[in-house]
Amino acid sequence: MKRTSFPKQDIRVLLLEGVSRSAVETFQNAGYSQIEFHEKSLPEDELKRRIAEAHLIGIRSRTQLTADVLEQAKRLIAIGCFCIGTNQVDLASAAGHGIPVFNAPYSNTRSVAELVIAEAILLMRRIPEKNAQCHRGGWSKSALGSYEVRDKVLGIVGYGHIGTQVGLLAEALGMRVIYHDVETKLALGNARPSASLNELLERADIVTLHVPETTQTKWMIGAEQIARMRAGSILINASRGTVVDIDALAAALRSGHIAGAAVDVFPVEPKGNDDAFTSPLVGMDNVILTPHVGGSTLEAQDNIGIEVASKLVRYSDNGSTLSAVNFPEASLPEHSQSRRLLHIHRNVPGVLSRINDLFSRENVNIDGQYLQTNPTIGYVVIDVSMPEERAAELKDALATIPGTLRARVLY
Ligand SMILES: NC(=O)c1ccc[n+]([C@@H]2O[C@H](COP(=O)([O-])OP(=O)(O)OC[C@H]3O[C@@H](n4cnc5c(N)ncnc54)[C@H](O)[C@@H]3O)[C@@H](O)[C@H]2O)c1
Ligand SMILES: O=C(O)[C@H](O)COP(=O)(O)O
Repeated sequence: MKRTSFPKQDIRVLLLEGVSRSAVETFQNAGYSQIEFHEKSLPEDELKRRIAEAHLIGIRSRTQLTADVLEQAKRLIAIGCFCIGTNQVDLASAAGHGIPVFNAPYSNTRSVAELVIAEAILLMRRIPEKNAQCHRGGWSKSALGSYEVRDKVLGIVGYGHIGTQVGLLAEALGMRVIYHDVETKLALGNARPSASLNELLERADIVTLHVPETTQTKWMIGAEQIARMRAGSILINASRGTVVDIDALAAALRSGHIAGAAVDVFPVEPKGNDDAFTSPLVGMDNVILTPHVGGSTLEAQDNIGIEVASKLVRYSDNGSTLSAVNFPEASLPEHSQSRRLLHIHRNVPGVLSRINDLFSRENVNIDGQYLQTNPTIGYVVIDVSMPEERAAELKDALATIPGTLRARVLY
């Protein structure tokens, strides 16, 4: 096995929020042995203490890696979000510390889509209310308010990976699909784009939300948007809790304007399974409440564990940043004969020429050099043939170049 400048047995991996055991196995199979595993997220004070010691961290949607927390992460080389969303990480701050962030952009897509379709059918049949009545000893055998989903209009807000999967499954059930997205998207099947969000809200029998959490999507569905929805329509939110004004939704459910809802994500969620859940929607029979489990199937979690852990291992072993969400993406070859130096810098003029000047002054031949940039970060990987001590000297010299965020000898 290739030697790393920092022995693998010293690399500390901190895994939070009960990420799949497949992640642990992936690290172990790659030769990593210092793996600390926690079932829950950590309180901020403890998170700061633990992250200060960690080289790699794995989280899900609950752990907030703010600029303040990242300030403590002096040894951290990469972050893995074992989920799709990365809004819980201050991506700019991570990049500013030279830390790439990886996620699993598709591994739980299908799980969310299946849940949404199931909820659409159950809500159109008023099953949540009937289920609750039966549990209380009631019996209300009636077709009133119950409909097939066939031929109904499904409005998808955010026609990305999940939105398109939901659309395809819905069409297989005979639904008519319309969507709204800020980007121009290829319409799959017979789906049709809506002229605007308002038009979608006014036409759809069921509205389902699949946007990321951004400043534009925060509270995008409030009282005004809900009022535009058809009387007796249904709202499903399995995106992020901040997308919907939950008090406005509760009021519309109470008034009967919205006939039913399914909500998987909340503006404030419990830290772990032992903490209490509260919401204005609690106690409403026409609402399906789920504890942020849209992506929580064993298949999805298993795949996510392997996918994200593999990305962290690849970066740690080889320097590859392919599919990083906040970093220039470099897919790097193996170089068995060379040493590999990494230089992460602010993308300002003159850094690459200073790096090359340094190698030229030191009379060092470069076996391979890879440069990738994004608007803020430059990432240079340099393969050279030389003894370990010499590589360490060059790394120290690289670190003095103005604009440097981080310089490392990878192996
Ligand atoms: N409930 C869960 O367990 C669960 C699981 C997975 C993902 N999610 C959430 O679902 C979100 C969507 O996932 P995805 O994989 O489909 O993401 P994606 O990036 O593939 O798709 C998001 C789509 O939303 C669009 N969009 C962005 N801003 C918009 C706006 N203001 N108005 C309309 N459209 C907008 C984008 O252009 C994109 O097409 C994730 O960001 C995550 O927050 C939740
Ligand atoms: O972003 C995601 O993939 C979902 O919100 C799931 O997050 P989780 O891993 O915390 O369940």
